[in-house]
Amino acid sequence: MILNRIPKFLQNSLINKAHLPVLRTQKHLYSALSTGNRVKIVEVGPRDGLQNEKIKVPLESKIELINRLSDCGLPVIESASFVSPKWVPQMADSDLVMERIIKKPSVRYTALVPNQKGLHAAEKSGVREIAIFGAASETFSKKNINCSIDQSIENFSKVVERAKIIGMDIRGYVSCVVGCPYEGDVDSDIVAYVASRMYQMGCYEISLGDTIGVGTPGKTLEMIEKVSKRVPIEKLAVHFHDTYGQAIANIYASAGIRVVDSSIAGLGGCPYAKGASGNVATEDVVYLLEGIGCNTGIDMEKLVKTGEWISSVLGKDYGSKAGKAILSKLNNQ
Ligand SMILES: CC(C)(COP(=O)([O-])OP(=O)([O-])OC[C@H]1O[C@@H](n2cnc3c(N)ncnc32)[C@H](O)[C@@H]1OP(=O)([O-])[O-])[C@@H](O)C(=O)NCCC(=O)NCCSC(=O)C[C@@](C)(O)CC(=O)[O-]
Repeated sequence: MILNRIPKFLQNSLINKAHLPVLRTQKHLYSALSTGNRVKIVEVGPRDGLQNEKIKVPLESKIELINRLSDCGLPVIESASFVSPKWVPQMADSDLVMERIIKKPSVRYTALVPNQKGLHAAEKSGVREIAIFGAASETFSKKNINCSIDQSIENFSKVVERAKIIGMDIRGYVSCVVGCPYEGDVDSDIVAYVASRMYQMGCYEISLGDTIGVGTPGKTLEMIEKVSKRVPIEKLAVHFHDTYGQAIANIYASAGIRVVDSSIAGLGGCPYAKGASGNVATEDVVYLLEGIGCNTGIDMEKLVKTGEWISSVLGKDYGSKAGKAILSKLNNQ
């Protein structure tokens, strides 16, 4: 009988059978990625995708990438990062990127901000929405932003306080939500704690990052279940790296979530998470979502052409499976 109340796509999935006990207690989780829902994609390619590139990406290419992504119909594009250029040199021209991109009124152009200095620089460059970024692992927090989890929360609350005064919207990231490159498995209670602190301080959305891509559908679902007890599920987003090829499965398993982060052509990686591969490719996510009847509002043809183009700029193979397949069809028409 319980099965009848679960959407069809979950009824037939392994996730559903393996996790019925979880799903039974979390009715709101099943509404997930079900037919007819609109799912928002947050494109993180220009920031998460490029930040780890060893060779300096030309400013003009960064700008062209963001402008092309805007034309694809993506509603949110994380475009820049106002972090220390000593820590992440690739993002050092973020002010110029933000100043020179063509801003469409329908698109939100966001930027990472770690501290007051970054907030000030973002404000000067006309940024209207920022993202703070913490972690559920002490060691990762120290390696990535040079402070403990509690210190980071204290620092972020000052950034958020000031950002609210100047009318900015604020998103929060929690990294290492299932695993840490230094500490191994991560306790979901800590993820829930960091996420809830960010939500309480005024972040309108919390993105849960599987920074090193070690999550599997079962672990992901259990983590979301824990976090959603402290932060409303409609305020959560998922952010998967695809190191173990599980990202699409994890998104499919992220029952109840309506916001998915992804990166064009699967670019990406965190400089402080060695061995982590790129983010899940936006093209693959759009293919999944549209395939199960979710509306993304994204122009797939423009998207795959953008994915192929940026891959060639970076001298890489095109990293989206769906993108490659669609492109080869287009080329054979
Ligand atoms: C947080 C800090 C700044 C602390 O770094 P620190 O060294 O502790 O800071 P500090 O205050 O001692 O400053 C050191 C120097 O940096 C400068 N500085 C300080 N702040 C800024 C700033 N905002 N903009 C420009 N410059 C800055 C500051 O002025 C000083 O310069 P100096 O006096 O030596 O010439 C540093 O650790 C940092 O920048 N970390 C960022 C690391 C990063 O960007 N990681 C990747 C993003 S997170 C990620 O990818 C994960 C995510 C979000 O995608 C989700 C997921 O996948 O899990």
